[in-house]
Amino acid sequence: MTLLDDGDLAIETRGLRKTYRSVRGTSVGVEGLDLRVPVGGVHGFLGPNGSGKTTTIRMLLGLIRPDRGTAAIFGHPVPKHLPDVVGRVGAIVESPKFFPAFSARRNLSLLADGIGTPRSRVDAVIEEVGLTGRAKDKYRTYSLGMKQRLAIAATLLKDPDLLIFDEPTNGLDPAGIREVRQTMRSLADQGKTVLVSSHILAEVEQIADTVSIVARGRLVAAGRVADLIGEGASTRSVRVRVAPEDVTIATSVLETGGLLVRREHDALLVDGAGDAAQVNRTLGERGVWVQELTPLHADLESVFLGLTQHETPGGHTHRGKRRKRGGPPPEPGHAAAPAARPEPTTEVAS
Ligand SMILES: Nc1ncnc2c1ncn2[C@@H]1O[C@H](COP(=O)(O)OP(=O)(O)OP(=O)(O)O)[C@@H](O)[C@H]1O
Repeated sequence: MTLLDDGDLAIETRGLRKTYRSVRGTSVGVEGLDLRVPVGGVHGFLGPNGSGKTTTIRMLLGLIRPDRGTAAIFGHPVPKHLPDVVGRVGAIVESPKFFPAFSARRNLSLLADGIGTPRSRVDAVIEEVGLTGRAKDKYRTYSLGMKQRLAIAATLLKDPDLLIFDEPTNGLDPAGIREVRQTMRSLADQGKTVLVSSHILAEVEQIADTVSIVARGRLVAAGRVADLIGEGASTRSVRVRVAPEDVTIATSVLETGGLLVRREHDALLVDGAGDAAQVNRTLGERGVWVQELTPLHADLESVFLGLTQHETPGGHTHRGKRRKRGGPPPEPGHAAAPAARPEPTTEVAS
């Protein structure tokens, strides 16, 4: 697993820990989290519900205090030196409030006045989020995606270098998700750093340059998306179909050849194969003829599911495939071999 250790960091946390105490006892929000977000690009902060993403973001923004550990934004320790860096940070943690009867332009003008930003900036940020054509319409006439883009525009008023969005596509329809996603990507393309948290991998996978995956308040993997998927490619799986009467012998032949074989309905899933040809050859040499052979490409969702699916609170499992291999969860920063994903699944239930 490639850890993000090169270059400047927009965000760095070390051993960050936060517990919540209530009458029902103590619950752990974040447990020794080491997070490294490089400067520039979209960084996906991924994990199932309750894995500590919001808690981490709230600590970074000085909204709650960690019990232990350190955090820094652009090298400034926070919360102690947050005032030194807060002008470079824009965040949406909860849905901001806008006046329903006012236009985007009027709402943002009021906000600009409040934070001492020149009103001349308002049209620029409206343009940046693609709302120019609707800037004079009342806020209440906007779609959810437009409302969220206006929220993003509000964070841009002070032209921050770092944008932190906590589940920004929650509750949006597919069109709204696409709009917000494109807006985040274009901000990163302008040189900003975007940290976006999500429990829905598919929303982030397409636009993220790098990701950190958390489970139960801990980092379980981090790296460039291409590297995470690339590592999966070396351990890809192959789906094999043989005649029903050959299933037992095929399983035995492949296992003897050192491959991991699982039944999937009427097919066999073979893990650890270098390529499909190896599987074909191994079976053919023993006189077992393959009816179908499909290489299954690892993707980020497979990595994500493999790392987090035993980690959701309350013993819930994710929709999608179960983790295929036994053994202990991976060490922080080291991805387990991803399971292959034959069909798309998008949302990680919790
Ligand atoms: N104010 C609070 N009081 C008590 N426990 C809390 C509080 N806030 C969060 N927690 C607990 O801390 C853990 C982490 O929650 P957090 O909201 O940070 O996770 P998350 O990854 O952001 O989840 P989600 O995707 O649902 O927002 C959960 O077990 C949650 O129940």
